[in-house]
Amino acid sequence: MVVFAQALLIARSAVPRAKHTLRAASSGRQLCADAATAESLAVLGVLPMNGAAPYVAGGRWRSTPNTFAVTDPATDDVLAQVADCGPQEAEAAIQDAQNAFESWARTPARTRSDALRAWHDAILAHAEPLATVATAECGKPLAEARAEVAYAASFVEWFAEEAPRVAGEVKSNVAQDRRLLTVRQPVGVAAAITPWNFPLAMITRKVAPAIAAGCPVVVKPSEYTPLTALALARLADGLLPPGVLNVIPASRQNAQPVGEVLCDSDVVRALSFTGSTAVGKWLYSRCASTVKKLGLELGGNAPMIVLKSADLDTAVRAAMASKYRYGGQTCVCADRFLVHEAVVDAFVERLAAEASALKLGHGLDAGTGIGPLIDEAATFKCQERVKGAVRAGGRVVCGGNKPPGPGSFFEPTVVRDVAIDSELWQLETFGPVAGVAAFSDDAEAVRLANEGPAGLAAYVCGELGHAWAVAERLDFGIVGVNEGAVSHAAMPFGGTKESGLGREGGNHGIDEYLEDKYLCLGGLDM
Ligand SMILES: NC(=O)c1ccc[n+]([C@@H]2O[C@H](COP(=O)([O-])OP(=O)(O)OC[C@H]3O[C@@H](n4cnc5c(N)ncnc54)[C@H](O)[C@@H]3O)[C@@H](O)[C@H]2O)c1
Ligand SMILES: O=CCCC(=O)O
Repeated sequence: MVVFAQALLIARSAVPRAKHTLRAASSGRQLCADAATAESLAVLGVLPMNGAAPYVAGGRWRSTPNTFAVTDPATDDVLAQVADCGPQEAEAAIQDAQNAFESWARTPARTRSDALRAWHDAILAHAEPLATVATAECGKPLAEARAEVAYAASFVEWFAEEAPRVAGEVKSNVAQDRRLLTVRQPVGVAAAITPWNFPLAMITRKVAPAIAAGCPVVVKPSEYTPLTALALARLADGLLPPGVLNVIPASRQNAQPVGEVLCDSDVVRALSFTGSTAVGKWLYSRCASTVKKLGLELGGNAPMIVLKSADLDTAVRAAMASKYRYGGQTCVCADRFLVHEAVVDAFVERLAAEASALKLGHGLDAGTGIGPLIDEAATFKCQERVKGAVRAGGRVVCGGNKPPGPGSFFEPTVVRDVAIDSELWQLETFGPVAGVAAFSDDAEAVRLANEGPAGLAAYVCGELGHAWAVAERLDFGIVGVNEGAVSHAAMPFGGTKESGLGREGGNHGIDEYLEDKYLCLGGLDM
């Protein structure tokens, strides 16, 4: 640990942030993190083992012969080399989790709750380094990363509180000579496959309810954000028994082989996935052979309807909060803006003014409103979607381009008069591009909003009674009414149609990790 921290301090360059470099012993590649990131990695104990960050299984931190690189999407610098877990490590981690299962399942709920509460406190006590590492890996502005730490911790707190409240039911008088009741028991080992866009919260939203329910977990984090995942696990060191939380980072090449092991294992009884719809569908079919419980949180393509009765200050605030959070790289971000023809000009003008005022930059730089997208492919996708929309008659009101220089940046963009059959309208863009189309009556807006396979989030802005009536007709799992920031640990998160299966958070988030066992007590002499 100390060696790495010292090595990071050897070389510095003044611009743009002080860079600390070292050569990874495992690969010989030069690693380069800015000072704040290097210090945060050191504070969090996510330090190289033989020059690469380790993985954790069975309570032991281990290295692998193979490693993969994690880059800063704003600078393209390699931040670290990380253990690249394959099928063998996945099998072993499942076994470690299984070894922990019996004891953790029998541990009193209050003890599980206390352990989660201690983890929650440790996360908050390390909020700043966690936020810094998350920003370095995924590029979101530091203020958003700080908010994500609080959001991630809120799931741990919520499920610490839920653990002792798990209760079965008793039917006391439905049969003469019998009593009927249920107990709720942990399903067994759980697996979680998580994305890069919320590298903390997408892990805690799965892991906290699993651990609360009594299920040890194997987490396969995104290849873009393994350091944040490992930091979370480090903070749980000593708080959870060995094998209860296992984190196996893997490169993109190993994602599918590891996924196959997790799906095919009959020890893994629940699999929870957040990510793209394409991968979700593949996991759904792959899990058929073991008929395990499956939670899928998949892609969105959220509509925002701005009614004629909308207050435009409220609507623009909601649009900014939803569309441009993390540069549009959230599954619930508004993509398709349906705006009443009477207010569309004013709405577009104000939205474009606010969007173009957002400063592009490194997430760790003060004043940054939008960081980089996750990679070059993401910027290319945005560029192609904008070009396609323009070919079909759309007009770019602001942005529309990748700025010159390093990093996968894309300008905050508003395109109006977007054709309904364009890709910008039909497909989730996952970038800072707002597509706007006008409508003339509410029924048409509802029909267009409900079209297509996505059913995660939708938004409606308007006078409350008016907006409510529209909200009830929207076929989505989550609807924001005059509000663009909808996520909360206390409420169920999930989608209809191809946006997924099941709900995370809220009163039912723990259900994914529990089985209801019916016990029939016979032979009563009543
Ligand atoms: N509904 C939600 O709650 C939610 C939240 C965040 C992101 N998302 C969606 O996720 C997508 C973006 O995230 P992403 O690019 O990380 O998605 P992705 O599907 O490419 O990757 C998600 C995770 O799956 C892993 N993976 C990829 N291929 C796999 C395979 N064949 N087998 C097993 N694992 C595999 C990746 O390594 C990563 O850990 C968007 O579509 C977004 O809407 C949804
Ligand atoms: O990107 C998806 C998750 C977003 C959220 O939980 O607010």
